[in-house]
Amino acid sequence: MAAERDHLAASRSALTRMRERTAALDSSAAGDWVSRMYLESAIFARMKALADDPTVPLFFGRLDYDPGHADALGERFYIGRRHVSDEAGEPMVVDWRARISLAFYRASKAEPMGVVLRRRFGFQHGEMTAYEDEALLEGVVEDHSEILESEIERPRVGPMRDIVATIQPEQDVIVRSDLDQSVCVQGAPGTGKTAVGLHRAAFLLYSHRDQLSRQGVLVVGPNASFLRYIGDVLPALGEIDAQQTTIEGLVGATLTRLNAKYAVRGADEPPVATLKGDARLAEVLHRALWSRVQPPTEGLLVPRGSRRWRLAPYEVEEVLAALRARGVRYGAARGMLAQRLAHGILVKMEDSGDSPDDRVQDAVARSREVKRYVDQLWPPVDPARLVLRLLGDPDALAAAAEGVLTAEEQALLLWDRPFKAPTSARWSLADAVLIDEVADLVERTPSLGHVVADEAQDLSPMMLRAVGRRCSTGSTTVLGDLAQATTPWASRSWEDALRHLGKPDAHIEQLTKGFRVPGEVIEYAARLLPTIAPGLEPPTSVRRTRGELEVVRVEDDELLDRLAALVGTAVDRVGSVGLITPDVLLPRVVDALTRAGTGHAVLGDESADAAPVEFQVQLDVVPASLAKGLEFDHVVLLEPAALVAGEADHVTGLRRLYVCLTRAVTSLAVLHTEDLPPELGSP
Ligand SMILES: Nc1ncnc2c1ncn2[C@@H]1O[C@H](COP(=O)(O)OP(=O)(O)OP(=O)(O)O)[C@@H](O)[C@H]1O
Repeated sequence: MAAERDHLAASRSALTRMRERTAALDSSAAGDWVSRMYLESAIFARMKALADDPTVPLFFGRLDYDPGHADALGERFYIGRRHVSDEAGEPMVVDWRARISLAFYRASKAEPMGVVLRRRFGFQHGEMTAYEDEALLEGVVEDHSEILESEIERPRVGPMRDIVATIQPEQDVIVRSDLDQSVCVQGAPGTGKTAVGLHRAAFLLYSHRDQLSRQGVLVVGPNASFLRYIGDVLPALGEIDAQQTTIEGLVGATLTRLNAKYAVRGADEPPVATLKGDARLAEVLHRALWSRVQPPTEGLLVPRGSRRWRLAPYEVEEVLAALRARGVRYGAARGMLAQRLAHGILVKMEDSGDSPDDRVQDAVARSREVKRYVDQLWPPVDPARLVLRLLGDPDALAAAAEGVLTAEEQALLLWDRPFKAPTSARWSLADAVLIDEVADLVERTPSLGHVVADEAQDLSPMMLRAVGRRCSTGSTTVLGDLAQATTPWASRSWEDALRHLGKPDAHIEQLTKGFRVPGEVIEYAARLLPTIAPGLEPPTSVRRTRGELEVVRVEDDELLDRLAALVGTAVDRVGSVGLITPDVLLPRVVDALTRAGTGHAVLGDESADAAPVEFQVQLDVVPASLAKGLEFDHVVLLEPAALVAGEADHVTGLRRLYVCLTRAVTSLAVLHTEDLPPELGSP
């Protein structure tokens, strides 16, 4: 232990020296201003990457390789969150993502991967307190690791943490799958899907640093509170370049790019939103856009000097057909049309004995006549205006939707009162997704290198297409649980979802070991599975504790007092507390807590969400609609019946209930006055 502590201290000093060396770099050595700025920002980024957080141990594992091992002859490696080398450049700690670290996660009795010894270190408050050894070549592999167990059992406080020290083999396979592979992970609550997705992003950023820092990596999550909850994981792993956003953020940015005044301000009724999310809308939009290209009614006439040159309608028709056949975007083809027409005129000139050069073609292409003609035949399109017209004009919609949508469906899509301009329209999220689709038909959406889509079961086919566009030439990690689908437009199968994403060949992996929810609680929640997701396997728990489950029925007039009492007991314990309430009851709950003087933050309330960690209170009041993806040591869940009734239909209500029942790490108390949904059975 003393030797290992020494190595830890020496690694820490080595890291300090690495930082000092970086700080001493002199940017004035750069030849010009641009190089100096570039160098300064590189030094700044490197300093940030070398920052040392004394509460986070520099390494958590050690591998001793067999003297006969080809890659690492008898070498010893310490595995940590980042690479540290001594002054001679010898590694003191290797990054967990390096190839040589693979065996730490994967080596087994059956396949020791040349590892003689695997050692795991235990830490408390940054101090090394324990280690565990496995002698793999001798076939000594521990079934049970105290260090892993204490990591899994630790109380959850504050935002989500990384799991680099304890990534499990089946998770590691997903984390380290190659950049060109798209992967879809189906897993029950708490099986580590989010953790795995974030670690995969970190792994890819490490192994394809150049490519991905150019192309970008994006994480799409369900809402802003969730993004704040997971927001520290990648930076803690040294990755600050990945963007994190929601689907609203993604398509909202498209709206703003088109016009700063376009914004999502409205909402649709569920049946309307569901229809707007249907993949058939893609066909309707495609038709609506391309119907804007008009066949010429008259030819093109271009005066030049004393002569006038003419392209006949049939000749223009040929140019249009050739452009359509090229399969390029609407906007790109429009850009080419002027040149093609000018070329046609040029050929005419040549035929009549002239010898015009390229400059003449350019001049013709830029002439007023050609511009006006192009605008008529192939008009510029504002994607928002096009959608405005479809949703406001029955004839326009009928023309584009004929044979694709029924008359009833078309009627459902139309606004009751059409908006006059896209700036004043009350666009809904689903509308913004449609506009995003058209924007891509007009001009290709740039693809990022990799996109992680979390809680992807909740995305509509059109939303999946929007995400898919962002990784059309890259790859994706799709994470979700069909049993936790709570939107009316949610996916029913991963095959369908992947098709809409444009990644039909993605691997579908399943995670089944639950790291969050203890046995007693997960079994209670799993009673809902036969109704909400009949095909899915029931989740299991690897937690040592069975957990605590309490279901309490009270009279109406006692509800708030009992609630205050339950919450009071929970906040006296170690760990975070989440009070999950049906959205409709939120004001009453907040009021009761305020009157009782119980400190709390309300999730979804911007100011509370934004509070720095040290000011965050232990108790979060969570509207059921925002509970997805979060976890708390102690959960108090209020009035399941109202929670179920708050959703569009009973099954969706039960799925929401399933989400809320599976947030607890230690204890779950269910408090109700109304009958529980019969699917839960008796306590
Ligand atoms: N290998 C692991 N070692 C330690 N903790 C883990 C491991 N895998 C997951 N966890 C922990 O389990 C908890 C649940 O993980 P996560 O939130 O990623 O699950 P999820 O599958 O996304 O859940 P949900 O479906 O409810 O969103 C987290 O606290 C996470 O840190």
